[in-house]
Amino acid sequence: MSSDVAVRIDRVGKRYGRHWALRDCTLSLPAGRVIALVGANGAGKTTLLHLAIGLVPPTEGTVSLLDKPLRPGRPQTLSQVGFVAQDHPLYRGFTVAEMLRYGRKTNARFDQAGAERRLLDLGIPLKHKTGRLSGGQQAQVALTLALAKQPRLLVLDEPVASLDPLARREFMKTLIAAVADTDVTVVLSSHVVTELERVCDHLVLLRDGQVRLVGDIDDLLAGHRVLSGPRVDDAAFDGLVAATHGDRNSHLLVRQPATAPTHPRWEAHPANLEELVLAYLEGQD
Ligand SMILES: Nc1ncnc2c1ncn2[C@@H]1O[C@H](COP(=O)(O)OP(=O)(O)OP(=O)(O)O)[C@@H](O)[C@H]1O
Repeated sequence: MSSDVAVRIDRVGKRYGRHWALRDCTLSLPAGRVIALVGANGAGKTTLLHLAIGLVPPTEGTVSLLDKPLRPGRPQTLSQVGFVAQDHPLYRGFTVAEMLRYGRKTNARFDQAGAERRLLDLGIPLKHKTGRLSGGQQAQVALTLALAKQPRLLVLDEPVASLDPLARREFMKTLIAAVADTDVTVVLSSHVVTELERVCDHLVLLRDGQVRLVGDIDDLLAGHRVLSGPRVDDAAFDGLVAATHGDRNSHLLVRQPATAPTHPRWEAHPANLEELVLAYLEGQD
């Protein structure tokens, strides 16, 4: 029986030289979900993704992937993982058809027909060299190759960072269509929170190499409020996550139930994902 956890990360730290890229990280990535991994530049997102699929070993702690403790070189587990790296590396001298052939040779369960159909739908010619494709098309080819492996876990490291808004939307549309009604677990790191909101149902937020917020997005949104009212420079109370101030007004993002001082001119409204993420990226706790 497969477990309800795709990746279990237990007290993991990763150090490069004297610098800890990730520290004291304990986290379960639930199976069958679409998980957003967010954090500022250098927060540790790529490091966490690489650790989760065994591309780099942890300095301390343990990782288990699809119910198996991760040790370097476990091909039977990695064959169940699709990975799209940040810069969509493809063999630029290869045609798209040659990339597919290579994928088929190196993966037993490679869905060649499905990959060809997807590329045809996207209008990406198989005979073109990948190095001549637009950035958006290269991202689509990289995603198609990863999906063709029919992975149980699909990991995408900032797949849309270098794409224009239209190409971003197309990429996300392909992704949503491909994973709808499947039980594949998807982990997607991105800076573009608006794109994540449509696709993801679970959130992991990193700040300074540590997990600061994790949970189902609906629960996290229900557990927070934004309070808006006259400017207060010295807001400090239990449950305050972050405060932003205009000339005359302040907006406070608070955890529920908050012990915020009541004020007749304060209004509470539900937080959206962008407000939540920004507050925790800025916050001190
Ligand atoms: N191979 C490496 N050698 C040395 N330091 C590294 C290495 N990889 C990452 N780091 C450092 O670890 C920290 C986390 O890096 P990481 O790439 O995981 O962050 P990130 O959240 O993915 O950043 P970005 O959004 O900019 O891609 C950074 O300070 C980075 O400089």
